[in-house]
Formats: sequence, C-alpha cells, structure tokens
Amino acid sequence: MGQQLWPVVGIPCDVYQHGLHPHHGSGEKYINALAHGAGVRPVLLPAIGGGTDLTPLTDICLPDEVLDSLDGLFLTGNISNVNPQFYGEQSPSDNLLDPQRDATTLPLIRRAIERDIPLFAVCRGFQELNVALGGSLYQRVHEVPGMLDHREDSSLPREGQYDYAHEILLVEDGLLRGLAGAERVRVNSVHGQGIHRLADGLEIEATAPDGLIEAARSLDHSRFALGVQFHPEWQYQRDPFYSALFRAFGDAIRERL
Ligand SMILES: N[C@@H](CCC(=O)NCCCC(=O)O)C(=O)O
Repeated sequence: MGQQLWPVVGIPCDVYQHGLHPHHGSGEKYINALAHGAGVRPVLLPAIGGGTDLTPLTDICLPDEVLDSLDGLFLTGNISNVNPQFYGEQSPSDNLLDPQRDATTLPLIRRAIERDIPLFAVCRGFQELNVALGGSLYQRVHEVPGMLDHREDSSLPREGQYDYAHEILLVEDGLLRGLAGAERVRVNSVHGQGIHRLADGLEIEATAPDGLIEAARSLDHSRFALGVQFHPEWQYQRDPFYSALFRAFGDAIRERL
C-alpha cells in the first residue's frame, strides 16, 4: 500500500499574553480535527503583524511565499474580533482585537481564493473570510432587533458551551445540504458577532432560525472555500455532519495535489 499523502494545512495563529510575554498559538481542538478528521498535517503560522516583541514579518512572509508551502488554509475561531475598521465601522473601546492576526489572515484569505487553494474557516475565521472579501459584520448580533443571542452560556462547562444550540437550514443544492443529506442540522453557537452584509462572491449555504447567515462558500473557487459560524471541530468524531465537513476539506485538498 502506498505511503499516505499528508497534505500540509496552514493555521494562522492568534496572539495572546501568556505570563509576561506575548505568544502565538491556536486552539488544540482545531489541530486535532484537521489531523484526524481531515487527514492533513497542520502547521501553525505565526502572525506576521508587528507586536510587542515582534518586528513585522510582512516583508519575509508575503502571502504567495507562505501559500507556496501549503496545500490548504484553515482559519480558526477566537474570542477576539476582526477590527471593524476593515468594514468601515468604529471599534468600541472594550473590543478585544488581534491586529497581528488580522494583518496575517485578511491578505492570505484573498490570495488563497485567487489561487484556488482549499480554505476552511470557522467562526472568527468565517467572519474574516467575509470581511477580507468586502463584506461586513454585526458587532453585537444580540442587540439587533429580531436576532437571537448566539453567544454561549459562559457559566456552563466547556461541554455545555459547545453543545447543540439551534438548527440551521441548509440551502437546497448546496454543498452542506449534500454533505448532511438533510434539510436541517443542529449546531453549536459560540459567537457574539455575525455576518451582516455578505461579500460579493460568497453564496449562502445555511441560515439560523433568525435568518443570520451560518455558512457561505466562495463562488470564485473550484473546490472547497467554505466558512461556517458554528464549531464543527468540537468533538467532530461524535457528529456525522461535523465529521463530513472535515473529511470533505481533506478530500478537496488531496484531489488538488
Ligand atoms: N469573536 C467572534 C468569533 C467567536 C469565536 O470564534 N468563538 C470561538 C472562541 C473560542 C474557540 O476557539 O472555540 C465573535 O464573538 O463572534
């Protein structure tokens, strides 16, 4: 039997304070789902924007140079928010931002779409996909009349916070409808922001009961360029739909090799 191909998928890191020092890293559940659910080799990409201890890497980590070494790109969730300046809005003073991550992901997303490199974006990553391509976000979905509160109950243990929260309606003839084999599926919900104006070139794949866009894919991509607002990496092996998403991402990458 031939040696299994292990395509390489880049994960842009978040920047956060750990003790005295700023660190770059990503959530372990994403790494796990990529390796064992998608069958790819995850590699973490340092944020390239300048920081407390970092002179910007923008000159030595140009998007094409980074993407030349990758077979796919994965954008994780995070408690930080995309800077609203990128979609023409003011940032509240208490907004948790990660400018170093924004400086890394937004240009990388645009170039990956242009180069038809498979891309999978989760939660914050989906929001970055939309903003990178010219869309906008609701900064506080729960304050929008008629919209649900999509935030997790932070008083619960992790298992409760990432449990199923609501159904999503999968659009007919969409990628997700085909993967699910159903019109509706249950998903978790761990976000305060959401898609407001969907970027040109993205097509809705799923919506929440309040109409919020829960998934979209790029029409300018021949394979797999998908963003989802929920968290399929969470215990993906226990959910056939979550598992199917990661498997489809890995398959799209291998088909392109
Ligand atoms: N900050 C954004 C995105 C929320 C998000 O990505 N939540 C997951 C955080 C932790 C994890 O990685 O699971 C928003 O609030 O909408």
